[in-house]
Amino acid sequence: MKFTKMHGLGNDFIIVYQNHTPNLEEFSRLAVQMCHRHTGIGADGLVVVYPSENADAAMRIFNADGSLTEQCGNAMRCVAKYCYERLSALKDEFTLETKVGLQTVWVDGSLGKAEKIRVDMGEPVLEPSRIPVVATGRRVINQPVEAGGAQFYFTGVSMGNPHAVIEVDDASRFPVEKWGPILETHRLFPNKSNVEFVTFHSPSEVTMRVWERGVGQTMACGSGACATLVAGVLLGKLARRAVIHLLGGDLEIEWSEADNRVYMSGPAAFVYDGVWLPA
Ligand SMILES: N[C@@H](CCC[C@H](N)C(=O)O)C(=O)O
Repeated sequence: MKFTKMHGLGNDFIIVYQNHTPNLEEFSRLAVQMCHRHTGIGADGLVVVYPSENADAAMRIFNADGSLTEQCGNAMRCVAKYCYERLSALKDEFTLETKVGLQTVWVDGSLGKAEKIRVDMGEPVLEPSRIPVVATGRRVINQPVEAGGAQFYFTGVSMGNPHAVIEVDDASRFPVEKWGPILETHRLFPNKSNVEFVTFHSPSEVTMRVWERGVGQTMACGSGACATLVAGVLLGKLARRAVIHLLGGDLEIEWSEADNRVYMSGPAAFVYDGVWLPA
């Protein structure tokens, strides 16, 4: 099986192209094997790209633990670059069919290379039952959560996938590996949660580290950056457009007042092509 290794700000993926609809159970098993950092290729996720009847291409994303996720911003940018440069799409605007519906991407390219990719990440979902978060009320803003003998305050946002955004004193030094797994699987999050630890610097700048559901700590999370911007606006700490500093680099995120949709802009990169030999 041919594959391509790509990354979006260090959030790395194995991309496989199939000319037919994939068997999701088979890809879930493959994700565990291929993403393993010691006995496989090593990646945060496996992405299968295939033809779509309603869009320029379809894609499904599996976390390294084999779970199928609804949304992945960094994988969207990688697939956009892959389609633009490898599937001869070479259009500067096209649509991708994902688990959460059709998403539009715009490619800023030169000499046939996609340099910057903007993705319509959709409207944020804030109702607790739709994130999902166990909570009463219309929204979950700065709600307490007790975990491992400590108390945190989180804002719940779904970007298609669930996020809990927690403000901390210094995200760059925060022990993500300690608290991430405890919060990911907390009983308040029935589908588990991605957890973002953030420090706001100004209305247009924030540092974010992330513990991803089904993966662990990663160098970047596109949907997490979108959730952080939305949480920052709801908390009165961010303007509707900000730069999110991640371990792997920066993303520009905008929550449009005009259409309530969140737009993410950033890079994607090829690493290498290979062939997977099944055991
Ligand atoms: N890295 C991603 C999100 C991947 C999915 C996530 N782990 C989940 O299970 O929801 C991104 O860039 O958005």
